[in-house]
Amino acid sequence: MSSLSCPTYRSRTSSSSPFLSNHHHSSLINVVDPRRSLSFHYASPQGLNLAELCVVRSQRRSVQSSVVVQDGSVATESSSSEEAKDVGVLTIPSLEADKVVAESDGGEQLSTVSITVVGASGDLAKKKIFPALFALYYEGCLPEHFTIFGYARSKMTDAELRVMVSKTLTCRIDKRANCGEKMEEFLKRCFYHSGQYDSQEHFVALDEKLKEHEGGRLSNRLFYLSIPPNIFVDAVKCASSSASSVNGWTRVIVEKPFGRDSKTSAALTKSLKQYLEEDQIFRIDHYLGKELVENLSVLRFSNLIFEPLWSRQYIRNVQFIFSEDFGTEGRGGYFDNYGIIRDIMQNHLLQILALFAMETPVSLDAEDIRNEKVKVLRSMRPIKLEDVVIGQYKSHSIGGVTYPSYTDDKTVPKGSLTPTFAAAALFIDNARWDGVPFLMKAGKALNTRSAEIRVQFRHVPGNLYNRNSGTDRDQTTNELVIRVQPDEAIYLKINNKVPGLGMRLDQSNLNLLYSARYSKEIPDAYERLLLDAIEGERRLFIRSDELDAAWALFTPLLKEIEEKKTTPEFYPYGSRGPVGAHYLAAKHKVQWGDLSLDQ
Ligand SMILES: NC(=O)C1=CN([C@@H]2O[C@H](COP(=O)(O)OP(=O)(O)OC[C@H]3O[C@@H](n4cnc5c(N)ncnc54)[C@H](OP(=O)(O)O)[C@@H]3O)[C@@H](O)[C@H]2O)C=CC1
Ligand SMILES: O=C1O[C@H](COP(=O)(O)O)[C@@H](O)[C@H](O)[C@H]1O
Repeated sequence: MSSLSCPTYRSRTSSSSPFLSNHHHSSLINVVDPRRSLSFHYASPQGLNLAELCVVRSQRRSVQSSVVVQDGSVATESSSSEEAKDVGVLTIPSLEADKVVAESDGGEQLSTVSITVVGASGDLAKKKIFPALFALYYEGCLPEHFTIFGYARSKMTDAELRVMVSKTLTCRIDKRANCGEKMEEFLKRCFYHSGQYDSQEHFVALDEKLKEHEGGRLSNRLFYLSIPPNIFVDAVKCASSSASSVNGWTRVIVEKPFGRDSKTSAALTKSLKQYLEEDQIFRIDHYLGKELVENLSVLRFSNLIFEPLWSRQYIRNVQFIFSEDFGTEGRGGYFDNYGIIRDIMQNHLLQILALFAMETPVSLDAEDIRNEKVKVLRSMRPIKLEDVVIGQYKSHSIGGVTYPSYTDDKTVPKGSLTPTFAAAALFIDNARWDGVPFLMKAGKALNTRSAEIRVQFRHVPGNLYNRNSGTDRDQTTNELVIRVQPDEAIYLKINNKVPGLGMRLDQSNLNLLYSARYSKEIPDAYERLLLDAIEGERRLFIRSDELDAAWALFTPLLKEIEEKKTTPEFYPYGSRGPVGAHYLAAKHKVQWGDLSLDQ
């Protein structure tokens, strides 16, 4: 294991950790002082690597139960946060605590995690899942005993899978030492099994192979469904009936799309729940795993200067903006059935909105946070078609290069009306946010690739400096920008005096640019989310009632757009999108922050 190995697992393998000490035999795992390790983290801000991420996540997890291994058998003991703080017990989420073996001392020898990537031959598996698993391995975040299986219909040997996977692995975290060696070690833990997604027999064969690798240890199994949605249920049925763990936990990560509307989403949930408990289902929204989205709550709830301002009293509007500078390119078949509202707004942007607008949760526990998010979603006003603008990109030539229109994509039906761009005004009808427009904008084939949250504050009443700062009040109001990607940053636009003898005002940025502040690269969202799923941390996954509330909000709108066959406004590939988006913003007395000259 790396010297920077994840404390969560390091606690299970080493007694040299500064934070942990293990009792022999009785094997209660003690955290010497959780608060000390937290302050250690903050005292050393240069690193944001996974190892440190793991320090914090193992400390912040709420305390619900402890696990004791006595003479090889497992027992769970409940403890409150306070008790745990006193005795310093390392904690494991309660829901599945009875299925987890504490891995102190020899405990690690007793358990193993098998990760099966279902749809291993596909785009997402190659692009994101295997590289994320490797990064976790490199950082020492995977348990000592783990096996990775690729599962798909394509015929492949273990060696061929390894070649396929090796082409996608990079040592993305700096130029790290021993990367080649680590890759070889990692690839040796990767295997492949070819099978149909609806064949019990093929999953039984997978189960046998998994057992061979688990070598009689207590087995925990994670299935990542990286397959098209029409085969989710078949695969879950087979995995749960023929390949789930008999003595450890079994969890399934489900990729979006979770249905196309309220009805299909509810049907999917119902089908999944025939084979799995809700706490075994990890619905992934990779935007929740992005560093700056995770930081949203920290920013708000740990800084006194923000929380008091976080309401209709001081905030004029909030904008959630997603843009990509490329079109559907190869994913048109999938995209045409969904469109940008389902692809980006109903999930990624709405999830960020819920995190942004929720009330303070009782604790950082998954259920407490998700309870607050659901409340926000359920307080939202149904979206009206007149508060929405849709667009579709058309062919455009820039510098002698001709870029295709959406319908030039061979996988897109001719004359498709599917929106590749949408802007919408949403409202939360609760005391905190009454009347504040929450604007969303998402588009493909635009002029830039970025994702950001913009908070525009109200004008200063009776502004003393009106005469010194020009007449455009919008130019002088404070704006907080959380740039999720690229070049992660948080900056606050403030007014200051231009130095000199005169009195002229200027707007400047107080800027936390991550690349300048932190030397380590930020982990990919999939790394964080995979690690959470392995650890049973559900905070960043979508609960079924959140999903229902999200669909309830968008389904009537989507139905109306489709029934009325609303024609999208065409915009040139590489442009800033349809002008209709400006009229929509203006209707709500808003200017898009990403379009201002000094953005
Ligand atoms: N790619 C991406 O960037 C993103 C993907 N997702 C979601 O992740 C999941 C996987 O995406 P992605 O990897 O792009 O998907 P792919 O289309 O690449 O499919 C993954 C694998 O599933 C199998 N498969 C494909 N079509 C069928 C079919 N009709 N019937 C049975 N098996 C099929 C293929 O494996 P084989 O033929 O070997 O069985 C394929 O390699 C999807 O749910 C997608 O919506 C979510 C966000 C982003
Ligand atoms: O879920 C999706 O997200 C990607 C954008 O993800 P990012 O992490 O690269 O910003 C988007 O391209 C895709 O259409 C959508 O399905």
